[in-house]
Amino acid sequence: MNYHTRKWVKPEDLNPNQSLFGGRLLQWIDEEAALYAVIQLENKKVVTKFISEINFVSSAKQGDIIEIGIEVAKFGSTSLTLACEVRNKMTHQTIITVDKIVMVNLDENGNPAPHGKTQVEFVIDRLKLKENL
Ligand SMILES: CC(=O)SCCNC(=O)CCNC(=O)[C@H](O)C(C)(C)COP(=O)(O)OP(=O)(O)OC[C@H]1O[C@@H](n2cnc3c(N)ncnc32)[C@H](O)[C@@H]1OP(=O)(O)O
Repeated sequence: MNYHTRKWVKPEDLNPNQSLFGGRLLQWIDEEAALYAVIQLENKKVVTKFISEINFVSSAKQGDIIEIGIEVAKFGSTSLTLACEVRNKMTHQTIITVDKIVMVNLDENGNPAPHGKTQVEFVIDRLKLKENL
C-alpha cells in the first residue's frame, strides 16, 4: 500500500459530533482513487464504477493528520480495481478500509475502452524511457 496523500482534519471536515464526517472521507478517497487511476491508465477520462463494502474502523478528530493509501487489486480489460486504507499518520491506526474500488477507462464518447495496462507503472520510469528514445 502506498500512502501518497495526507490530509489535515479541519473544522469544516467534522460532523455534528465533532469527529471526521464520513462523507468527507469518502470524497477524499474517491478523488484519490480517480487520480491514481488517471495516472496509471494515462487517461483523464476515468470514472468510478463500483465501491465495495466500506468499513469505518475508527474515527478521526480535528487536528489529526490522516493518510490515504491505495494499491492495485486487479488490472481488468477496461477497469482497474483498487484497494484503499486510510490511517492516522502518527499512530497508524486504521480509520477506514475499502476492499474494492472499480475505476473504468473511457473513450472520448464515454464508453468503456481497453486500457492495455497489466502492471503498476511509475511516472519516473516512463520519463526515463522517453528520454532514451
Ligand atoms: C471520479 C468520479 O467522480 S466519476 C463519477 C461517478 N461515476 C460515474 O458517473 C460513472 C457512471 N457509469 C457509467 O458511465 C457506466 O456505468 C460505465 C461507462 C462506467 C460502465 O458501463 P458498463 O455498461 O457497466 O460497462 P461494462 O459492462 O463494459 O463494464 C466496464 C468494466 O466495469 C466492470 N464492472 C461493471 N460493473 C461492475 C460492478 N458492478 N462491479 C465491479 N465491476 C464492474 C466490468 O467488469 C468491466 O471491467 P473489465 O473490462 O475490466 O472486465
